[in-house]
Amino acid sequence: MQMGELAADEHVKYILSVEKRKDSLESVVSEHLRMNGVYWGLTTLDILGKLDAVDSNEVIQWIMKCQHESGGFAGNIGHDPHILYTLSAVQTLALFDKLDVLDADAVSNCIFLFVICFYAPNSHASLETLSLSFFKSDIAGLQNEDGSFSGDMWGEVDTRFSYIGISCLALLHRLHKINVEKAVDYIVSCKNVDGGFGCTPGGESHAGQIFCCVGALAITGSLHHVDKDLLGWWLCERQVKSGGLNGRPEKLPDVCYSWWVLSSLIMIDRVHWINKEKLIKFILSCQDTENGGISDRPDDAVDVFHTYFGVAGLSLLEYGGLKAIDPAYALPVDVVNRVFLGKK
Ligand SMILES: COc1ccc(S(=O)(=O)N2Cc3cc(C#N)ccc3N(Cc3cncn3C)C[C@H]2Cc2ccccc2)cc1
Ligand SMILES: [Zn+2]
Repeated sequence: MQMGELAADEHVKYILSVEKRKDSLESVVSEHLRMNGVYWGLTTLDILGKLDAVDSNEVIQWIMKCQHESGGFAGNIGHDPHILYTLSAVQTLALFDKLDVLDADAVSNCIFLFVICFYAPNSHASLETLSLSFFKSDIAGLQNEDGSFSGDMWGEVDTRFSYIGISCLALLHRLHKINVEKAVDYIVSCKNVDGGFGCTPGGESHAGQIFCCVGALAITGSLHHVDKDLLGWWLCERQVKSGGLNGRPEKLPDVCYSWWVLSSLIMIDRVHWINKEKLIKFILSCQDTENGGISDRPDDAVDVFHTYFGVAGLSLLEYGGLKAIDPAYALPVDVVNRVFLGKK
């Protein structure tokens, strides 16, 4: 296998082996993250054209066992539901064209439960209590005053939850349940003078938060709020000598920023401001061409997360033989078309 090409077959074998391995440290580390790991692994397989290598019914049955009575999904069977795992579950079901197994209202209702944590973050109200109070309240009235979303996992408002909530509701055709204008206003309130976005108003610009804010603005048709030249400049400055992208000035490059930075550049039509060939070479240099998998940097340990964001980054860079991926939904374009256009 040449260093200069994608070891696609090895990466497929690696993903399938992680799915099957139960006792390794990695699967223990990712036990509570398993719902995310399933989304990262299966989307990688789909981009490589090998989603049929897994038993879809087995995966779907496992996903539904992770659904909580509140409607949200947990990271694994018996764990607590969180908005992050709910998005991964919805995205994975979309891969298999199985969103119809969901009660979309129950799932989208649960997303608002994380909104009310912001009202009483120290209430220690269990999700069950919140869900009871929720069903007595008007859904639209539950969104935070400032339009923001909050997450039980972090207990505070964060633009990550704006993206997770908006993308999940959009995939469920339930965006009309929230005050989109207020949600957009909150995201715009997190825009910095450097054109970037942070976790909260005044928070430092970071590539991960920029992806979440630009993605949420793209989904809601609100990209006119972005100063594309100013943000494009901050983003293209993330490319370092090696061709890799970092998340903030002076930081080391990392393959997962090939997604956070690149998808943002594509959404604001400034991707031509970076050297695509050098970035492709950087991602390919982070592969384990022997055993499969991609790491954050050359010669580091591979993992499912960086394998996904490396392959997804190559897809955004139009590397040959890969399915196109949607930069805002982080799902293959044919999957997004099927969800929104009903196209088979
Ligand atoms: C190995 O130490 C870790 C550290 C943190 C985490 S985590 O909090 O669950 N998480 C997901 C994640 C999964 C894997 C894998 N397999 C590896 C890393 C990684 N990071 C850490 C990371 C990636 N690039 C640099 N850094 C430091 C991101 C983080 C946050 C995140 C969650 C969901 C979606 C996007 C981002 C997991 C493992
Ligand atoms: Zn990383």
